[in-house]
Amino acid sequence: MRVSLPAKTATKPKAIIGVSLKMYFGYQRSVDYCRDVAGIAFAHPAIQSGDIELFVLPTLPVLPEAARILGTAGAAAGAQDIFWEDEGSFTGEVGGKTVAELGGRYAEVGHAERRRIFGEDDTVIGLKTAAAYRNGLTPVLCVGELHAGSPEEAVAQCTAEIDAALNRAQSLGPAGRTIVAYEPQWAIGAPAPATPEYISAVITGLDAHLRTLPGQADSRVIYGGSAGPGLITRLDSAVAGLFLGRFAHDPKALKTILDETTAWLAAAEATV
Ligand SMILES: O=C[C@H](O)COP(=O)(O)O
Repeated sequence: MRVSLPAKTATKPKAIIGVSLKMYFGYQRSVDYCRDVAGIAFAHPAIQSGDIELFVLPTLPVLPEAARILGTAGAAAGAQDIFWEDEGSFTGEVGGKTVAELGGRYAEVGHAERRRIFGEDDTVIGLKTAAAYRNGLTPVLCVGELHAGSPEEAVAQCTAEIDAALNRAQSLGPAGRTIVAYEPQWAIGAPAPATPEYISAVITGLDAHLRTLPGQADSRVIYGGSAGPGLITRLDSAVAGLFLGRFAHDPKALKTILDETTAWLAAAEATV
């Protein structure tokens, strides 16, 4: 049966919901997950209107299939990491050029696990951010403090990480839209996220900083770190959305989050 997608508007998304599957699922389970998510996205008015931008970052071998499945439903896929060069003598690495060829639209860079386990520093993350821009991929630039402290301390740490990545990237070529994923490292893999007050305070600071940077007018900040159903409706409108991990492994939970995001957007519009 041939189906027609509802026409998408050209408006900017009002919220962003991303999911990283990390290395939790194998090939078939990842494909099945993307099929379930595509079914939800296809039927979801806020995805079809373009109000919510939805992407999934599966384990890399799944990317071409994920891009195809999600792309037919108004969502998209991307990579959890890219190398900083596009091609050459770099055994085992995958460049942004290949990710784009495979249908990827996003490249996550600088996740806390890449920083901690693989020793990636601000220089590497800046180079990878540049590689994302160069290949037409939207970088999902992860930043976040190691230990819980005050929101002011978190803002200082994260703005330094944002500046280091973007300054390095912009020294190498034109920048583009960036999705900053604010993920306090202490809240990743935890039983619960940071408090809504803490998240809202830090992201308000990061968003204000992003507004001062050249070429970042369309860039937004989303929250990750044990995020799941019940969180977004408690966040300030400076937060642009969520970067989900374990608590979106059940597609039904993701649908709940999309419904909550729709209600959250409507409530924000009603107060304007
Ligand atoms: O990439 C996603 C984040 O690291 C969050 O993961 P988590 O929600 O499982 O803590």
